[in-house]
Amino acid sequence: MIEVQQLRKSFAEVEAVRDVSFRAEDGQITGLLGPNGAGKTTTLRMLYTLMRPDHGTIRIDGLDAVAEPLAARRRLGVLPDAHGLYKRMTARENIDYFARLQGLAPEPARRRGQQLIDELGMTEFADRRSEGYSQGQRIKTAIARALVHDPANVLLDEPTNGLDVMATRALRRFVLSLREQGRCVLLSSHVMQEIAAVCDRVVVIAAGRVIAIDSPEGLRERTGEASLEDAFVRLIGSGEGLAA
Ligand SMILES: Nc1ncnc2c1ncn2[C@@H]1O[C@H](COP(=O)(O)OP(=O)(O)OP(=O)(O)O)[C@@H](O)[C@H]1O
Repeated sequence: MIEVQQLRKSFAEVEAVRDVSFRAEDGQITGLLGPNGAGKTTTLRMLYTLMRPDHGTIRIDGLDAVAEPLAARRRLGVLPDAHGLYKRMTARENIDYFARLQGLAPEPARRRGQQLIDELGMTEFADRRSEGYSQGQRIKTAIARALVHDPANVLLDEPTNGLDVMATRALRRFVLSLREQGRCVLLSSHVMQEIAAVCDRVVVIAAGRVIAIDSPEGLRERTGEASLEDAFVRLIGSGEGLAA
């Protein structure tokens, strides 16, 4: 479970995150939805301890992520916004390398790598060097790498960015399977369909502030709009920065 209270972060004069509080439960998919520049990536970076908040608290399964970043990180699987792979390694080697970094012994690392390669449908390319991978193949490898230590909490920053329809659908099924396994999944997107397709709860964020937290249906009802897209535009007061 992830609990965030009154997060704030500025870069010089840019107030990227002004006031963000929410809770993401286990066995649920929580969406962080907001237009470009809303502060989603900055929020996630603070959650996975890459950045220190100027103010506020972050608890990962009750652990204070600011005071105990290493312990918090062990409970997190992260697909960051830039998912660099080691180009000279195959997908299997990339996954195995991360497994070893996470402290898995060789045989469990190998088994876990094979399991993720099967679950994510990576067999066809898993033993090719990752240089030249398609966007979909890169994302799958990065997700496998993020999940290698079987984390209870999973953060996905714009996971379907650049994926085609088939790859998007496969990824959605995979994200739903993470929920079935009881994990806490937090995913960010500026694409409403993405959020509507998988999320149980939506945290709407604009200009660094949370402006609504509800289920997709709740947001539609609350704004009296038929589609989540219209509800979103009504909530943030503009359609700027959104993608359909
Ligand atoms: N390292 C940084 N230095 C300076 N400004 C930054 C930095 N990181 C983010 N910002 C600024 O903070 C604001 C929020 O950015 P952030 O990347 O968190 O938004 P986002 O919601 O993830 O947007 P997008 O959907 O475009 O990825 C933007 O104005 C951005 O330019």
